[in-house]
Amino acid sequence: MAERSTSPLSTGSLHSVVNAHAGKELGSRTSSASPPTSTPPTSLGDEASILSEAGKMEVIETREEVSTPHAVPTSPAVSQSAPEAPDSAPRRAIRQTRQKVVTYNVQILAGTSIHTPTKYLEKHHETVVHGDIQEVTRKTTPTPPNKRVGKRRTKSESAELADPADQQLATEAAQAAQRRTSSRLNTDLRRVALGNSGGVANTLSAGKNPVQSALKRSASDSRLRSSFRSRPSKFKEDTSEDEDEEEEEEEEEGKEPEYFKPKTKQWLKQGLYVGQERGFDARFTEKRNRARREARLAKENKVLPLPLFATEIQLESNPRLVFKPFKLPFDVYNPLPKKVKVDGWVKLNKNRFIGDASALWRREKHDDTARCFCKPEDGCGETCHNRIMAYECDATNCPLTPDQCNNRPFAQLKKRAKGNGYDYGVEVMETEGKGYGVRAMRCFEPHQIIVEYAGEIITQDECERRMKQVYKKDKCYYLMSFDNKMIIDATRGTIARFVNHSCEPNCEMIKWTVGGEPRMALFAGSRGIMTGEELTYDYNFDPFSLKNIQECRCGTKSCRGVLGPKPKKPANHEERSLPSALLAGAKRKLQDVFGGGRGSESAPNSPKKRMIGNSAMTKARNALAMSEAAREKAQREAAAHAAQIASRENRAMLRHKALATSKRGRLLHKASNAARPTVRTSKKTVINLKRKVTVPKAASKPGALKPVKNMPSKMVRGSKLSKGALLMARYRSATPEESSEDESPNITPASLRSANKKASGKKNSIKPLRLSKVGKLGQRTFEVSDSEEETDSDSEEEEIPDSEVDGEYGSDVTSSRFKDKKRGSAPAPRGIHKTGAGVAKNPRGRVRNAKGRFESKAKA
Ligand SMILES: C[S@@+](CC[C@H](N)C(=O)[O-])C[C@H]1O[C@@H](n2cnc3c(N)ncnc32)[C@H](O)[C@@H]1O
Repeated sequence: MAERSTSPLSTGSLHSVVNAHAGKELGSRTSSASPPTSTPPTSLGDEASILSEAGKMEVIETREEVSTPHAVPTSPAVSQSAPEAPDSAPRRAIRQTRQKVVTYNVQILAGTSIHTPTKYLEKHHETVVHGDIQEVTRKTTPTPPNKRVGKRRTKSESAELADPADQQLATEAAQAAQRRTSSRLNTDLRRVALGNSGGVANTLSAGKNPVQSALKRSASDSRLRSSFRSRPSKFKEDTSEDEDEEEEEEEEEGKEPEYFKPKTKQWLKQGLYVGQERGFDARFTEKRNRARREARLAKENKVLPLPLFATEIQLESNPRLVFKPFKLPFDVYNPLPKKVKVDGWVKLNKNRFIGDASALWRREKHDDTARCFCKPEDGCGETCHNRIMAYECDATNCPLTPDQCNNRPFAQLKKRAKGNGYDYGVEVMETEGKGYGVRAMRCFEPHQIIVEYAGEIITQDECERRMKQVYKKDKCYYLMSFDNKMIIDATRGTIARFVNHSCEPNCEMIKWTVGGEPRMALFAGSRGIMTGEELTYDYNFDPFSLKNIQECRCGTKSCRGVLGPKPKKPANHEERSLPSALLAGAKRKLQDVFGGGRGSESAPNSPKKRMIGNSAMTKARNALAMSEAAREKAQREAAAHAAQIASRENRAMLRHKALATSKRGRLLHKASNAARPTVRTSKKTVINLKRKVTVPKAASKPGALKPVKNMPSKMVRGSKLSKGALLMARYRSATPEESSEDESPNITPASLRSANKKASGKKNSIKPLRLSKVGKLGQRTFEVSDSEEETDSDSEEEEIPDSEVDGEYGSDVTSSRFKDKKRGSAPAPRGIHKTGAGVAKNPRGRVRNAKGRFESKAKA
């Protein structure tokens, strides 16, 4: 029977001394495979070494007691079983050497010895020490000079060799060791080994994986360690962490630490919505959102929470669950496709001034320091002077504390970069046709900082040199003009260099001044960003030369086709629509008022200027001013237009009114039952022409107009009515002939005029179009009124002689006038009358009779 002495912490089985014990219990033990309580060899190396040692072993010490996980192998039985070494020094020496051995067969521990690919085992074999146990012991562990194990062994050997029973035992032990090859045995070994390796019960209760713990402790070999590191790419966090770890690794190389430290587990708290704040609502201003956020705790509507927060509320409502927030591990729940690794990308986390750039910056730096005077309740919101000027607040230029101030985006970014991958929030992806791109791994609020565009800051000369010499064969450029005379070359730079162009971008690249230094960063656009979205901004690309022009593959509706500069607004003012010119003017004025406009020192297209133009406050003011100006203008335009139309229509109406007294007119009017005409003058301006006709019921006067009710539609449809005619078709004469006579003398405007002159001195007038408000903005109703009470309200209206518009004249006068009147001057619609005495249709060979009617010459 062979047993190995064990220690709960011992992983150094290589140094296990296998002793034969000739105790009285020996007889009761079988020589078969080791009992379940025995401590097995815990590595292939152990087995191998046992086997290799088996034939040579002369002294075998057998312990009576088998150690338990918590037992320290200092049982009295052991000391009893070694009478040859009464002093405890040799035993202590053995324990110490055991503890120093760290190589372990992790595959067996992990229960994968059977299924482990041979390749791995072979690889692992290289890390396991083989051969003579003593040799190995000597090689791997420096034996303390005062602990002379070899000597002691020799001593015991000489003692044991003399005993044939011991020899027999040794032989049996060797045989037993040879038989230990079954998988069952391995399982047992594993269990015991795990039990020994640090208290399984404790580990489990702490929520740790025992196998992992065992692996951690045993994986001291550098090769094994490196395999661990390279394996789980999901463990990788953000860049800063990676770098820290690299540094740690370097340190480790030097001092060879005992255990491998795995990376910290990352947790995803909110799934796809990570980064969204509960109190945030994109429709509101930042200030209002902040206020809502603060008020949220005090007063919250829990009846219908967003699905996203329903769980949170449930958890909160159950006091037992309050301290158990809902979490998912990052590497279990990663909603995005695999992130890619970019070869040859030299990362820089900060800007680095190259060559003369630094001096140039200092020289060029004007006295452009900004300062804000915000109060805590403002929180450096949209009205903060620093913010408007794209300066980051800090202790030197802002009276608020960091907690109170909301204008420290770069500080916020720095803080976020220390968190896990989701906090950092961006990663490289592969795109279709555009090479690499960057996508969001979390949500970003509108105008929230996303990532800094950092790299090497170079002068223009240096840029030209690099373009000609270094990047002449490149297809991708990472150069960004960011100050008058400086360029950021992010060929070595942050992840922002991979952000692609889009003609309808969701982000903006904006230059800020932070601590007196210029810095560029990508900010979310006004829509905000959702998890998984590709980040883009408008490059406003300057291709330098024609051969550098590239096709744009952004795939948006408004794609410009090439990576080129933004199209300029039409220079010719005449080409621009009036409202757009007006808006541009208003914008310019506001920019002048708030600075950064035409008179500002910054370059015309500098991001700073763009930022000012885009700042929320400016936007709001611009929008307000623009909308007001546009509204006023639209109103003026509409009024003018309407007046014009009304004037035209009024005149036409008056002309036709006269005609309407004719027979044809009456016929036409009978056929007219059309709806009230509506003239659209502009998108938002509707002019309703309405004729108010006052017709005395008792005695309708000749020439007075009244709406026609039963005009057959086919007459209108089938005939070629002019617009004016169509309008006029609604009116018919209210002459007495209407009922009694079918035919009436032709009345022309001229005849009306002259008739009117002779009429009584009564001054009648058909009022021209009257402007009246209808209520809706931009919509006016224009009424044509005949009533005397109504006054002429449109001064622009062309003055119409009273005589023309008089609708109340006597039929006798009219008829008499017509008799004298020259025919053929009425602008009546032609070709619409089948019968009657139309001027144009005056049939040849017909003459008027005394009543003014046509009849054949013969008849006359
Ligand atoms: C700053 S890099 C962006 C990262 C780049 N896609 C990469 O793989 O490294 C700019 C280059 O990306 C490519 N690119 C960016 N946006 C593009 C787009 N909308 N269409 C086509 N190519 C684009 C162009 O080749 C451009 O020169």
